[in-house]
Amino acid sequence: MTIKLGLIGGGVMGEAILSRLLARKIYQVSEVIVSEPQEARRSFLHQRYGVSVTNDNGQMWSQVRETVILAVKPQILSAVVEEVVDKLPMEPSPLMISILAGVSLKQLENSFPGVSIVRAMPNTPATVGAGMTAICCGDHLQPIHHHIATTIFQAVGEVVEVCESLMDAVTGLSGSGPAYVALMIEALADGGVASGLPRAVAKQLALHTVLGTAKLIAETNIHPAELKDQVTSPGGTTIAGVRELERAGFRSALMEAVKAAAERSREMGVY
Ligand SMILES: NC(=O)C1=CN([C@@H]2O[C@H](COP(=O)(O)OP(=O)(O)OC[C@H]3O[C@@H](n4cnc5c(N)ncnc54)[C@H](O)[C@@H]3O)[C@@H](O)[C@H]2O)C=CC1
Ligand SMILES: O=C(O)[C@@H]1CCC=N1
Repeated sequence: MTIKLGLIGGGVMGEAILSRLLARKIYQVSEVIVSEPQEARRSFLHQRYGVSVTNDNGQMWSQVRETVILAVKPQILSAVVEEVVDKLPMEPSPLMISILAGVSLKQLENSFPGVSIVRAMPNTPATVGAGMTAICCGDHLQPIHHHIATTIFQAVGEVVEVCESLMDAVTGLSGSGPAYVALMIEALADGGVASGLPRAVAKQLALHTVLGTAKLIAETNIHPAELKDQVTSPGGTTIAGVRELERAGFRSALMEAVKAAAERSREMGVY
């Protein structure tokens, strides 16, 4: 069968996207090949998902007929380019989707001359189909390429299209955001334990408070400030907690975290 999808880098994000694309039957197992240098990862991905695997990016590139997803660390980009450069351009060239933080469309287009490119920033909730992905499109993209990229990321969650100048901010917010939320869940659970709750109960309460609040805001479209007002009774418990968060600079810390991550994304593009 024709190989339609090639994945360069079968790590955390590569596997997250791969698993959902197969589960949603966007691609058949026999249509996918993963290129990954770690033997242990190759055999894991082959056994778990049944996909073909290789450690040769050049060989993979020459087999793929539709889409290549680039999911290596940004620092590995130049090594990958060296491995595939003499296979470029293939006619018709497969679409390349890069999920590399910080690496611009211009850098990618210079690295892969003649290849149609989409730059995307997904996040780890993609693993469970609850991802948030922003995409931006390179020059010379055809409608079919746009359709392919949208279909791929809709299979792992929601998709928004932005202009490229916003991709670093996207990376700082939704790309890196799962880590901030995970820290918050952990800290809430710790607070529960400090207040006397058993660890397992504290974790369950923390997790479902975050999950439920996000669901409530998403489904009712209520402004977060209005929800906060609904929870805070005059002279009650919640305003005592909110006051402490404000004293510790909670909201400012989150804003600065997003800005610092966005700035780091910007830096990573310059090398
Ligand atoms: N982890 C996250 O939350 C997110 C990561 N990203 C981006 O996704 C990319 C991958 O990140 P992760 O999956 O977290 O990293 P990872 O380290 O889990 O996966 C990268 C994989 O690439 C493989 N690899 C190394 N050299 C290679 C080569 N020459 N050819 C093919 N594969 C090679 C590694 O063995 C590894 O399995 C990064 O560029 C990152 O910026 C984007 C959004 C979210
Ligand atoms: O930390 C990183 O560089 C990657 C990009 C977005 C999430 N993780």
